[in-house]
Amino acid sequence: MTRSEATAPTTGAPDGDEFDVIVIGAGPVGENVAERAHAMGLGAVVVESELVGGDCSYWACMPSKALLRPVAALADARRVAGAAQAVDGGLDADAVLARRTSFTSNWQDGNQVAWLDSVAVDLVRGHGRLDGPRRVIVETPDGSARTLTARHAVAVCTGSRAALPDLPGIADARPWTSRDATSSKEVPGRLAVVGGGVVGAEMATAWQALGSDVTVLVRGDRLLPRMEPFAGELVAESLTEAGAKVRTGVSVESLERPSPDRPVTLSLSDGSRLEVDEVLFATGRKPRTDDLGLETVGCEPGGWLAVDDSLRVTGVHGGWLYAVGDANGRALLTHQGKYQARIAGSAIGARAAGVPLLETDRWGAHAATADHDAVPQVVFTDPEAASVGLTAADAEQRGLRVRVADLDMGEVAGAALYADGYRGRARMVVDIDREVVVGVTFVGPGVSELLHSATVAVAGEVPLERLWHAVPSYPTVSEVWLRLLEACRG
Ligand SMILES: Cc1cc2nc3c(=O)[nH]c(=O)nc-3n(C[C@H](O)[C@H](O)[C@H](O)COP(=O)(O)OP(=O)(O)OC[C@H]3O[C@@H](n4cnc5c(N)ncnc54)[C@H](O)[C@@H]3O)c2cc1C
Ligand SMILES: NC(=O)c1ccc[n+]([C@@H]2O[C@H](COP(=O)([O-])OP(=O)(O)OC[C@H]3O[C@@H](n4cnc5c(N)ncnc54)[C@H](O)[C@@H]3O)[C@@H](O)[C@H]2O)c1
Repeated sequence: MTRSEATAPTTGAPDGDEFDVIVIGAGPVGENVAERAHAMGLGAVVVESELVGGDCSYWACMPSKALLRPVAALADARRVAGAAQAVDGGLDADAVLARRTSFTSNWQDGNQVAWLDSVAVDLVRGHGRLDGPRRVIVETPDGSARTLTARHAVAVCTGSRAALPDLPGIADARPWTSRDATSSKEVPGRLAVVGGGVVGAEMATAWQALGSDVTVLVRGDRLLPRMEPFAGELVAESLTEAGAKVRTGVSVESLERPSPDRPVTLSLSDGSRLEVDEVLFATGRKPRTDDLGLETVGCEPGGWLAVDDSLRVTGVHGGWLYAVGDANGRALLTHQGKYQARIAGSAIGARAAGVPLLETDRWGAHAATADHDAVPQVVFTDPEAASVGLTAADAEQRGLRVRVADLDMGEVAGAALYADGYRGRARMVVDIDREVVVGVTFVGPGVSELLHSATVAVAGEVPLERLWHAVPSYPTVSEVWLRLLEACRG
C-alpha cells in the first residue's frame, strides 16, 4: 500500500480530512492540477472512482495510439521501395492487441498511484460529490462516506464519457463506445463505425488494418469536419484504399440485435440496412458532471462547466471552484487539459498566497489563452492530420482578413524522400492585418512531429518576416514551411 492510500493527509487539520486543495478525478488533468498545487506549496488530495490515470491512460489516448502506431509503421515501410519488399503480409493482430494491453498496464493503475505518491499527493478512492462550499463527500468502495474539506479550492476534473444517440434498439444492440474500441481483445469480422469525427476516423483506421471489414457511417458530407476539408478527404481516400467503406450523408435510424450472440442490423436513413458483428458509436462526448452534487453549490448538473480563463467556474460565490480538462468542454484533449491544469494550479497557488492581482491578461501566467487561439491536435490516421489554431473557415467566421497558402506536400524534397509518391497537403492561414500565422494544417505521412513547429509560430505570434529567417533543414519534410512562406510572401 502506498503512503497516500495508507495514511492521513499530509496537511491535515485536527480531523485529518482538511486539505488545501481537493481534486475530483485523477485523470491526466486531475493528476496535474494536484501536482501543480503541491509545487505551489499546497497540500492536495485527489479523489478517484475508477483508475488513477483516467480515460486517457486506459480507454482513450494510450490504447488507441498503441493500436494505430503499427498501422503507420507498416504503411511507412510499404511506401519506400526497398523496404516495401521486406514487408510480408499485414499486421499481426494478436501482437498489436498485446502491445496495446501492455500500454494500459493491463488496466492496472499501480504505476500511476506510485507517481502520485512520489509527488506527495494524497489519494482517496471512491465517488466524489460536492456537498456545499468547499466540501466533498466521497462514497468509498467499502460503502462508507468520508467528508473532505478544502481550505482553498476544489477542482472538478471528472472528464467526459461517450454520448450515445437515443435510437430505437440501441440498448439491446450493446454498441461499442470508445472504451470497447480501445480495449477489445477480439477483432470483429464486420464493424460499423457511426460518426466521422476523430474517434470514428482513428478507430476505423485501426480496426480495418487489424482485419475487420469496416463501414463508416457519416451523417455529414465528410470525415473530420472540424479540420480543413482536405483532411477528411485524404483520410477517406486512404481508408477506402485500405478496403473500408466510407458512406456520407447517412444516419442510423434504428438497431436490431435479436440476441447478444447474433449480428446487429442497422436501419439507415437512405432506406438501406447493414448487418455487422459490432457497431461503434463515435458520436461525441458528454461531461461527467451529472452526479457531482453541483446543485449544492448553485450550479446546473450535467452540463459542461463554464469557466473563466483561470479555469474558475463562473458564478460560484467565493471563487473556490475550478473545472479543468474535459469537464469544462473547452478543448477535449489531454495536452490541452494538462495545460489548463498548469494554469489552474498556479492560479490556485497565487490566490492561496494572497497575490492581489493575477496575470490574467492574454497570454498571462494565469490565463489559458491557447484554448482560444492555439489548440494543436494530431489525428493519428494514415495519413496523419495535424492542425493548430484556426482553419480558413474559422478565421472568416471571426471576421479576420486572411491570406491562405496551400501546398501539395509531395513537391517538397524531404517529403518525396520520406515516402515514394508522398501524398499530403498543407495550409497556412495568415492574418494580413498583423502579418502573423493564425492557423496551420498538415495532412500526410509523418506530419504529427511537424505540428509543434506550427504551434510555436501560432502561439508565439511570430511575424512572417521573422519566420523567413527560421530555416528548415534540407532535405526534411519541414521545408514545407519554406514553400508556404514563399507562397505567402510572393
Ligand atoms: C478514443 C479516444 C482517443 C483519444 N485520443 C487522444 C489523443 O490521442 N490525444 C489527446 O490529446 N486526447 C485524446 N483523447 C481525449 C482525451 O482522452 C481526454 O481529453 C482526456 O482524457 C481528458 O482528461 P481528463 O483528466 O479531463 O478526463 P479523464 O481522462 O476522463 O479522467 C477523469 C477521471 O475522473 C474520474 N471521475 C469522474 N467522476 C468522478 C467522481 N465523481 N469522483 C471521483 N472520480 C471521478 C474518472 O474515473 C476518471 O478517472 C481521446 C479520447 C478518446 C475517447
Ligand atoms: N487524436 C486525438 O487528439 C483524439 C482522438 C480521439 C478523440 N479525441 C477527442 O475526443 C473527443 C471526442 O471525439 P469524437 O470523435 O467522439 O467526437 P467528435 O465531436 O470529434 O465527433 C463526433 C462526430 O459524430 C457525429 N455525430 C454526432 N451524433 C451523431 C449521430 N446521432 N449520428 C451520426 N453522427 C453523429 C458528429 O457530427 C461528429 O462529426 C474529440 O473532441 C476529440 O478532440 C482526440
